[in-house]
Amino acid sequence: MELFKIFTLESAHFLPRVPEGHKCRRMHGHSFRVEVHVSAPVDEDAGWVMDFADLKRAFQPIHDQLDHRLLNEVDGLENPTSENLARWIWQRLKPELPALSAILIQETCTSGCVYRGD
Ligand SMILES: Nc1nc2c(c(=O)[nH]1)N=C([C@H](O)[C@H](O)COP(=O)(O)OP(=O)(O)OP(=O)(O)O)CN2
Ligand SMILES: [Zn+2]
Repeated sequence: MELFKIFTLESAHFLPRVPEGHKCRRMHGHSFRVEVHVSAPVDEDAGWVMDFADLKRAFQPIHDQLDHRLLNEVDGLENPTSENLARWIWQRLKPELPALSAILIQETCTSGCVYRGD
């Protein structure tokens, strides 16, 4: 069974490696939508894979590091594309959440990425 919880990050960023004149070279902000997915069997006693509250607890330190921040200033996010953000979150969450199966980042209503580990 796959379980997910959705989080929102209000964060600013700019993309330093896009060509001169590209709109994303300018600092701008997004309400990033982050989906954290875990995949594990349903515990038949509890009737759930895990408590959604435990997912929230695991994500909290990530939220604290990224919410209302300029992502470029965060260690390891100097080039904060959706792809790099997904991998950054995965690397920090996987040790806390071994059942982690996917990180989905939605930057705008129409753009995003899904990372399922390497
Ligand atoms: N592969 C990637 N491409 C782009 C990324 C990214 O992280 N990975 N990021 C951006 C920008 O941050 C931009 O804010 C979002 O891009 P875009 O979808 O082009 O935004 P729009 O709202 O302008 O989209 P429209 O559908 O054209 O209105 C750019 N590319
Ligand atoms: Zn952007």
